[in-house]
Amino acid sequence: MTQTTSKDALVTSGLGVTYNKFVALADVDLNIRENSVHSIIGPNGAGKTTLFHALTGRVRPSSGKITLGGRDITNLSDNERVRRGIARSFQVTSLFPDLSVHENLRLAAQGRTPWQALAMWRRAESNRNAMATADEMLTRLSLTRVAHRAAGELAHGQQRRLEVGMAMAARPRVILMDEPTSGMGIDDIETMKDLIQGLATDHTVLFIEHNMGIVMNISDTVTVLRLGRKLVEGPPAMVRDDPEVKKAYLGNMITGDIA
Ligand SMILES: Nc1ncnc2c1ncn2[C@@H]1O[C@H](COP(=O)(O)OP(=O)(O)OP(=O)(O)O)[C@@H](O)[C@H]1O
Repeated sequence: MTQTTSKDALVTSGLGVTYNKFVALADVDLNIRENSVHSIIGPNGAGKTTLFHALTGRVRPSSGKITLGGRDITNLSDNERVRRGIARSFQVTSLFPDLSVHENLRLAAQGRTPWQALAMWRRAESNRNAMATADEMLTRLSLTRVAHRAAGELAHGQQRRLEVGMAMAARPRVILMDEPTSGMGIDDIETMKDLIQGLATDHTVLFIEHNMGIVMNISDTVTVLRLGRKLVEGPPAMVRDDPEVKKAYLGNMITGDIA
């Protein structure tokens, strides 16, 4: 069983998920430390996405417990978990493509989806806090130059940063990111890497990533899943050199530099 400490943001103990009779996740104990960058890696089908679904409330665990800041959230709905401080950075679908970057961030800062917030446009206009948050976000996201461009017109890397910003704007305790650098060119990857590292000042970051260079470079802790179970967990250097991990990846992918 996992022991919760006051420095743990998110804890799972004995977490399991089955799809019909198929065991996609089994007996997973995790301690995600407050203000850490924690990555989840593993070969295809290891259960990474399923773990995220269980943490966000999209799928119901078949066993185990999840706590956020020491409070049991296992049976809470996805909306309630968002309210308690779990944010997931969604793919472009969470953006409102016709609104500007600044407007997207402002609406996210009000804790609403763009569609909901549009109904409250007048109030949104007068919400100084949301404006200030959006301004601050633009700098952190390196999006100041495109603040007034429509979100739908942004380049891929810029849109991915905006998605992260949408998650950050509601000031969540924990941010979950699913392959934040997928499909990016090298310059955008560097910017995203800096952004993720910077997030840990105010948030706890949990991310799934296939790019081992990034995982090894910016993670405080790496958890390796295989066949739905935790295989190894520890600091990047330890995980990279672990013989079980090398075997799981057939020696192919663990090549990233350690920061
Ligand atoms: N809705 C579902 N119904 C049945 N089986 C599922 C379902 N979703 C996922 N699975 C199975 O559960 C296992 C874990 O899948 P999951 O998507 O969590 O893995 P993953 O580590 O995210 O993989 P990848 O890196 O390929 O995205 C896989 O064998 C997958 O086929």
